[in-house]
Amino acid sequence: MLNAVELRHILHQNPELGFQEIKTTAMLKKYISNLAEAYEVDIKIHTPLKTGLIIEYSPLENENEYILFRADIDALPIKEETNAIFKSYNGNMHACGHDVHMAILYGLIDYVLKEKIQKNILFLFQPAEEGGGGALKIIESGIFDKFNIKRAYALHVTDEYEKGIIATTEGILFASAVEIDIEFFGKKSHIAFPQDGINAFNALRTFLDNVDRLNLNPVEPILFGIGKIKSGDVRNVIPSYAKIEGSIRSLSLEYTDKYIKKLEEILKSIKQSMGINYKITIGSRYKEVINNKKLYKDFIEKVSDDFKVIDCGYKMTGEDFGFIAEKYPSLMFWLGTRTNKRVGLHSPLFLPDDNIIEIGIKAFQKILV
Ligand SMILES: CC(=O)N[C@@H](CCC[C@H](N)C(=O)O)C(=O)O
Repeated sequence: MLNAVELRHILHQNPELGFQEIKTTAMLKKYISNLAEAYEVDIKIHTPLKTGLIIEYSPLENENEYILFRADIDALPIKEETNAIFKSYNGNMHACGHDVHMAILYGLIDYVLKEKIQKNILFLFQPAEEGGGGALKIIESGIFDKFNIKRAYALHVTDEYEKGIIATTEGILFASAVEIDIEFFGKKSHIAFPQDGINAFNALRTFLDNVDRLNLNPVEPILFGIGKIKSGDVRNVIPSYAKIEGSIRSLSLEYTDKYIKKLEEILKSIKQSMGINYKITIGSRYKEVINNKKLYKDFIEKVSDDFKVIDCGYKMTGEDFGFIAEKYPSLMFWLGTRTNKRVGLHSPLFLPDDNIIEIGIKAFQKILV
């Protein structure tokens, strides 16, 4: 039987991108089946999608209420720069701590099966949190409709807080996050004869200047973050193509949609004045994560004796757990991992200590008390 730390090392070394978590799914299946066999406990494993899995543990046959715990399982296309002995060499990285989330959930399963906890529980190992909205795909598969899920929980590690601190809030914890690509199509020309071309990069620049000048309500937070810009091929050719890849964060999808309309107005006017064409592509649309009032209160009561708890308010990070929180009363919390200098989530240096796993398992165990 593998312990949670050993599993974390294997998972960390073999990170896979969203909806490609084939090996990850196979490993989780194998090691969780081993636990069930060793403790002689019945579990059912559901695989409604090609990747990810749901472990059904139903010791109470006469009661149909379930608690759901969720961990995300996908990695990011980031080249790891840590010195870990279990470092990834495949060009992807668990730079958002999903290896730790999986190990914590595995550790919780180990505890539940070993102690034969008398509660019906679903453990969801969910694909594609970083993009693609795996949570929504799981919901749409209809698998949850077979169960009477009464409450759902998830955690996310972060080095924003010191190791062992729990940070959460009542209401909105994570922002809504909408992936947006904007492409500009112009016309190439010699760099010395710009009048013969339509400069797509200039259109992009003008667009961003106008976005900065938008007159928005200052009390309604909105963030248009751009992580990638592409334009031009040759030093002395006017670029005919430019692309922005970004993510829009706000406290509600409705507000983000209104903001996108404003972006479209800007694009239309640039099209008219500069003669470019444009295309907007919307990728995943994550709903904001809203913590249930009652679950929040219960959770604080349960963990306060053993953990330092901070009310952190909302963050502009996105999480597709928001879809689960929309369907069931839910509670998500941050688990601090910082021991030294903060490097931040999605950094090639993000590497929480192994012993955060034990702390995370304990936090989840408290929910089951
Ligand atoms: C916790 C965290 O870092 N979540 C990601 C979620 C990604 C959402 C989507 N890919 C987007 O960028 O809109 C985040 O970036 O906040």
